[in-house]
Amino acid sequence: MGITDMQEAFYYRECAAAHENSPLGLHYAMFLPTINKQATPEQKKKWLPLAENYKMIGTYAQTELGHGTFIRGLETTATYDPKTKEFILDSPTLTSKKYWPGCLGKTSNHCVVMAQLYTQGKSHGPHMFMVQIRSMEDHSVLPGIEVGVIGNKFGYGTNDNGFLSFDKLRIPRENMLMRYSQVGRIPRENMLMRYSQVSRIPRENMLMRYSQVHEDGTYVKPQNAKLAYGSMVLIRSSIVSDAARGLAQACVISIRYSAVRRQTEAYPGGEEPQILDYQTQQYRLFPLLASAYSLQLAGKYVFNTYLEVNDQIEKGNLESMPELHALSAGLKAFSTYEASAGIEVCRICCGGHGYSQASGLPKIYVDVVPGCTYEGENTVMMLQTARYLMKCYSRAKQGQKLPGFVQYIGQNLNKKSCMSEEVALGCLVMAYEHRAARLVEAAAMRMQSLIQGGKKQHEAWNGSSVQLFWAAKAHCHLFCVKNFVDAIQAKSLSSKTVTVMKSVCQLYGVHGILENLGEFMQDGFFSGEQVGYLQRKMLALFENIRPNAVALVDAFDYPDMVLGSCLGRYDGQVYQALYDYAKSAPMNQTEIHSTYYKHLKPLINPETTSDAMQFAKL
Ligand SMILES: CCCCCCCCCC/C=C\CCCCCCCC(=O)SCCNC(=O)CCNC(=O)[C@H](O)C(C)(C)COP(=O)(O)OP(=O)(O)OC[C@H]1O[C@@H](n2cnc3c(N)ncnc32)[C@H](O)[C@@H]1OP(=O)(O)O
Ligand SMILES: Cc1cc2nc3c(=O)[nH]c(=O)nc-3n(C[C@H](O)[C@H](O)[C@H](O)COP(=O)(O)OP(=O)(O)OC[C@H]3O[C@@H](n4cnc5c(N)ncnc54)[C@H](O)[C@@H]3O)c2cc1C
Repeated sequence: MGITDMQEAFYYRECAAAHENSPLGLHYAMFLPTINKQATPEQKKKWLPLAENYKMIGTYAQTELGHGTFIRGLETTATYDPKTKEFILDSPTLTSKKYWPGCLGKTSNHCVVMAQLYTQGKSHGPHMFMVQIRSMEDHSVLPGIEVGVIGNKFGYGTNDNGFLSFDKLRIPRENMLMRYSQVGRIPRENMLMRYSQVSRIPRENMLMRYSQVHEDGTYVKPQNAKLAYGSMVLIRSSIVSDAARGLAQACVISIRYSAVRRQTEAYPGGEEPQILDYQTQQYRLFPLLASAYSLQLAGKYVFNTYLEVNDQIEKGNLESMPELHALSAGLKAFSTYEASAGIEVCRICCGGHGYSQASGLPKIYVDVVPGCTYEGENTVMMLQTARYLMKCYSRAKQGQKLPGFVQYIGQNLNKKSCMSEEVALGCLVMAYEHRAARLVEAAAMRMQSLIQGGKKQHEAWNGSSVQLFWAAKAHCHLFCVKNFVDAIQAKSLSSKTVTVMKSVCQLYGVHGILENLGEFMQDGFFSGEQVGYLQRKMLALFENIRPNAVALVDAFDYPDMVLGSCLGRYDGQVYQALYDYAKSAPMNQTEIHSTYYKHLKPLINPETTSDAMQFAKL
């Protein structure tokens, strides 16, 4: 392709083969970025040219049969042998076999493996190792390795997710990715090269970060053990836009189709209206359209934040790591939950044709929904965000100033909504801030009361985790609403565009309140009258958005080739496309299917069935 920017290359591949889930997907999405972010300059110099030119094709092998979420519980071991200056990789138990990594079963010849590092008889936790698993000559599996595919899945059919295990496989010491932690002496030139790369960090950071070691395998601790989790943070920050893309494409298909499809006479003898004119169809689809816009903006924000914070991390400043982790983990969960549920609603809104692969919707769904699981199971990710919110809450209670987006935490909750008939954007943001602040405080109070009642920290955590989940979800929802409002208010859009986009933004906020009314009304923040304002505003916004609905999905500018849908075609020729799709079905290539002779004919015309068939019946 010749495209150097990885995100652009990702978008190009998404256009060239949308939702095909390339067997090289993990090579691009995780293998290359892990070398880029976790390897030393020396290791990058050796591996990157090979990997970028497909002389190494790899994946990211972390999850095991017995562990995916709990990385510190992974069982694969990498034990340092100072005599030979090698690591011995081993899968000591059945549950330690790597299981799920994409492109592992048949495609990859290398992988970066997350294994528990042991040196001098001590465990130092999960670290990454570069491992060759197949011959570069004939792709045969190398000795000491077992690898294969895991079999059929819910979707992802074009990705050979695989299993992998090691039987005391020896790899050179240089194969541990040592940018942030090392075993065995660091060559002087590496120190200088790294110094030149991070020349602006103070000397003491260099010592703290790159202190010398002995060749006997003494371990050098990283500045922060979670630096090894960096590739996951990158992908989580990318998944938000990926989820938004899937939801936007589903909205394009279902709203265009709803403008073409006519069904049921509006009154006796009247013409059949476009189904997009049914208020219930608008109620299901227009908030999803608004959500697609909101998640696209959120995806841009979180990825740009990732790039900025990662820049700081590479200069040795890890200050913003916790905030980036909380933001990327929470938004990854929130966006994939919202997009998966939304794509399914779009499919259902297309009736029977939505259930056909011809609609393009099932393919989008099975491509987006695993995002609720991979790169951090969503509930676990929300609880990681909640962990950060609890820390912010206690800092706020101690009078400390909170960073950027969490300043709403700890605010005075003894107030009422300013909501009026107009439903101002500012009142919407205030409502979401109040809800999130209240749920954060409720979760913190719950934990405090359990601890005061004698529960241990981990018992209080588990005993509060539903409320912690609610608080994290409300935090992410607030982020998306506020980010959308800020974009509308900051954008120098033309007055017509602002008017339309303001309605879309308002609908996102209003619908979110009405769908979670209990959380907004529990403390009397909203009066019943104000809820009435919101309900009337939502219905008015449907009418307001209806004339621009098709233009709003056209604006996503996805070509028919990417949508892969008979229902969402730009030219609206749905029925001809469906008929052509049916005619091209492989089973229609012969008038009578071969199974007729074997299975039907003996039933229908037993007397004329050939002797062989009679014999077959015996
Ligand atoms: C520029 C390049 C562009 C490239 C573009 C590519 C485009 C890609 C598009 C993406 C779309 C589709 C492709 C998808 C392909 C991916 C396929 C799937 C791949 C995988 O699934 S890989 C495996 C993923 N597995 C996981 O995510 C496991 C999840 N589990 C964890 O992360 C951890 O176990 C944990 C749940 C976070 C718990 O970790 P741990 O037990 O170690 O930590 P504690 O809970 O005890 O917390 C301690 C402390 O550490 C903080 N912390 C935890 N994680 C991080 C982190 N990542 N960063 C910073 N800080 C972290 C935590 O907050 C605690 O801090 P505290 O003590 O509270 O101060
Ligand atoms: C399509 C697909 C592609 C994948 N690709 C890769 C890949 O390329 N490389 C790779 O290494 N892995 C990959 N994975 C694996 C993926 O990363 C894991 O499945 C994911 O991290 C979840 O871990 P798990 O399967 O162990 O689920 P579990 O953690 O066992 O989750 C099961 C349930 O337990 C709950 N749970 C677990 N821990 C907690 C907790 N602490 N608190 C509350 N509830 C909890 C979860 O919420 C969930 O409901 C892929 C998975 C899929 C589906």
